[in-house]
Amino acid sequence: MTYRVLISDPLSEEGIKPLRETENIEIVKNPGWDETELLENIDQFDALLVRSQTQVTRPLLEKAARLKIVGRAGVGVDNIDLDAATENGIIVVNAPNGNTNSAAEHTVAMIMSLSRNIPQAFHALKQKQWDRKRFVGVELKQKTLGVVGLGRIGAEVAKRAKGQRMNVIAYDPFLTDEKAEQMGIKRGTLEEVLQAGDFITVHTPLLKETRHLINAEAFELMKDGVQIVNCARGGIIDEDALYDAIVSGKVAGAALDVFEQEPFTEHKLLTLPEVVATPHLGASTVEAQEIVAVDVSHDVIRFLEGKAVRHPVNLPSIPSEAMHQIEPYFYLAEKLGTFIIDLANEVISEIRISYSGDLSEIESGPVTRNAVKGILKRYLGSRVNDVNALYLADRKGITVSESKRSARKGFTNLITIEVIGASGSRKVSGTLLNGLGPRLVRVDDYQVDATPEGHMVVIQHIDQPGVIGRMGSAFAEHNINIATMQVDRSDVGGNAIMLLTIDRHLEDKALAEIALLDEIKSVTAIDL
Ligand SMILES: NC(=O)c1ccc[n+]([C@@H]2O[C@H](COP(=O)([O-])OP(=O)(O)OC[C@H]3O[C@@H](n4cnc5c(N)ncnc54)[C@H](O)[C@@H]3O)[C@@H](O)[C@H]2O)c1
Ligand SMILES: O=C(O)CC[C@@H](O)C(=O)O
Repeated sequence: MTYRVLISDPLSEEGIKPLRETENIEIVKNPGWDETELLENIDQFDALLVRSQTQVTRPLLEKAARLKIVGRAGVGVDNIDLDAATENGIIVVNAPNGNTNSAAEHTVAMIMSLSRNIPQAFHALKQKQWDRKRFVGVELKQKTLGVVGLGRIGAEVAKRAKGQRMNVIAYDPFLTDEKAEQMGIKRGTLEEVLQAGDFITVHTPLLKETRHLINAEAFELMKDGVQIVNCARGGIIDEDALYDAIVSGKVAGAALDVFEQEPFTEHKLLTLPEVVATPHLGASTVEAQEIVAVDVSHDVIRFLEGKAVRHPVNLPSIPSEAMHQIEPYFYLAEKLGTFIIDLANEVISEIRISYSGDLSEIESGPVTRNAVKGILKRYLGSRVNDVNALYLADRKGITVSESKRSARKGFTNLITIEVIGASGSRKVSGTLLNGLGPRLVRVDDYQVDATPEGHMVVIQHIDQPGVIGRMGSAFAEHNINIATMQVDRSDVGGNAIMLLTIDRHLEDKALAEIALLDEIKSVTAIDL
């Protein structure tokens, strides 16, 4: 199969080489489509690669019937509707590390532009004004840098500020005293950082909680003459409040690389001489663009090859070692899910998944998602995958729970899926046997041993002489070959089960005739 990949923002050509060198991938790069054309064409693509310009909206994602993955060549994903991606079973990956250094260096450049009035002085010189008094600056040494958000970039900026012999105080909900001490910086509350900073730089994501984090009240807390830098996301700083703070003299200078609305060319902030601005250049270096493009290209390739991705955004990120441990269970879990929903053959309200043995000690989330995918695809078809399985179950009012217990005896690893419907509970268990692969080992309370694949038939019957013989003859009359048969009973003469694998699908007519045989209680055909 050829996968079609749309690249709708400028990505490094060197960086997308892994895609170019992958045989079954066809690339459409920067076709220059506007929003309408993108909407018209998106359903032709399996993968979409963007930076920060393309808005990956809900309407676009809902139109993208073929899209499986969105790759963000960078950190911020605020231009992607993550909920819509998840609901439509589209995984989003990003490249969180590739442009950290570039963004940190750009931030430092912006701090120094402010401290020495470099852009303004250059602009004046270009106007043939040799003016050395107007552009007297300040040293960074011994000044305090307030950092709001000490993640990858914030930490790199803090390190560089220390190199300039600045004092650094940072606020980050996840910053510990130990980490602050280790970095030689001070940990403070947001208020303390805003009060202490001679320069304040923000490095948080743009979230509901961080939108307008730096607002008029925040400016009130700051020192007179403070200088502000935003190389993170427009919107973290309230631009109108910043304008007022500069005009009032509270803020002596502001250096902005990102803006609430981009492109940003008309805002009144640009009319102020105290403002330095760049058009979202923090990641715009040859090196950063190559790294992020390579990283996101590799993740797209991994995903299209059915492998785990390294940087999922709308799925929990699992370390590759742990993923290596659990991937072999995905197939088993999905097959058990499909088996049990066909066996139950009714609307269900609850899915209970239990893990025992080795499985009780590993990250089971992705396995659960594959089991739920196996169940739901009977209702919803191929639009269900492990990205949207839990969302779709929730939307159908089906609760999903997990339990774990170490197994002192029996199977070294066992997955049991129980579904609850109006007529009660049905359950199935499976395991992975070394060298033998997935095995179905329990149906309800009966012990069996079969490979969960192909055309299977579950027959509930009364444990009586002749039932099995009649069953065999009935299948023979319909020219259906029985490949494997497992039998178990609750007790002598009591309830019993046959689990068959047959060579072709059991048509309804044959099923109905077999179900009428003496001692037969139910016949269920399950095609895996
Ligand atoms: N200008 C650019 O071109 C450019 C380039 C790269 C990244 N960015 C942006 O920079 C920002 C930071 O990127 P990063 O890679 O460092 O991300 P990161 O996830 O490594 O760090 C973000 C930090 O913000 C912290 N945080 C979250 N909410 C907070 C709050 N209310 N107050 C204080 N801290 C809070 C988090 O705990 C985390 O440590 C992102 O918005 C990213 O999109 C911009
Ligand atoms: O792609 C870019 O140029 C910007 C990326 C940057 O804002 C990010 O969040 O990684």
